[in-house]
Amino acid sequence: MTAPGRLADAMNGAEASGTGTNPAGTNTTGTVVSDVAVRLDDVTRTYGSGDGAVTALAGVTLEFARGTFTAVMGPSGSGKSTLLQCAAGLDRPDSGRVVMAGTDLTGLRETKLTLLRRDRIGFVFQSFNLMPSLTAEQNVGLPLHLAGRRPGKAEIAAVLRDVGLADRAGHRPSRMSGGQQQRVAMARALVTRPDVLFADEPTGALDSSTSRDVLTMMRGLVDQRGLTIVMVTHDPVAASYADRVVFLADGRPAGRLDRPTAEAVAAHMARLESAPC
Ligand SMILES: Nc1ncnc2c1ncn2[C@@H]1O[C@H](COP(=O)(O)OP(=O)(O)OP(=O)(O)O)[C@@H](O)[C@H]1O
Repeated sequence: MTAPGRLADAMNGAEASGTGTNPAGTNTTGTVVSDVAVRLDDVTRTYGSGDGAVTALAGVTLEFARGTFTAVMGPSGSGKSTLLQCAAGLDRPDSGRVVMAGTDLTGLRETKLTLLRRDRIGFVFQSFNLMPSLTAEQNVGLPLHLAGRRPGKAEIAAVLRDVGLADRAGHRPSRMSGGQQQRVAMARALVTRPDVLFADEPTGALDSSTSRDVLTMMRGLVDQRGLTIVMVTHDPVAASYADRVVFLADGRPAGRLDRPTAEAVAAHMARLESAPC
């Protein structure tokens, strides 16, 4: 494979070597020493067993730096959603480790993992999954209610302001556009002030102009608020809003682009999609 201009093959080097004996983000005593928000260390995940087994992740080592925006791309079935779910503690790898801010998620019992997901991880999907009978403000307050807290008006107003919806607090989803509903979903994911926002195809259901607005907002959350975002997308234009793109093919790292342009992302994707299996 010929590397395009800024394709960094670091993923085939140290960063994706799979050695993982002293992962970045921890020292030998396990203390956090770097700015790594999430690290995957030789992660494997297989669905099913026997002849029907599908290896979705086949030994992925990757790290996501704090305060950065990463897009994850790859052909259909390459393992992107599985990667996101394992990184967010929604799914457990069969082997390898997922370390978030010094905490090894793979070693956590279910109760602790649930608390960590609730307090430190935000997740948004292509479908907005809002409660139709609740206003924007009430939808955003839900995670705080679930955590046994009474949401403060100012707290909710601040996060709605962060996503550009200060004037829609009292609106129900049916009175909002798709882009506005996705912003509410993001505000709901951000209200607990998570370390990382994981987004699986967040603009997949939006038209291109609305997508651009949402992506610009996400970019602003990284640049102005220091949020860490990891986003799966099929769209090279969406990926170009990220600081870097990591590519997967057949459950393995398949290259990386820093400061991506939509054209370079599309060209790399075309190479992956035409590569023999
Ligand atoms: N729950 C499951 N049971 C069985 N196989 C699964 C399951 N989830 C995913 N897979 C398989 O694992 C592989 C990776 O799936 P995954 O959804 O992570 O890929 P993806 O890159 O996100 O795909 P797409 O771009 O089509 O959404 C695929 O072959 C898929 O069919």
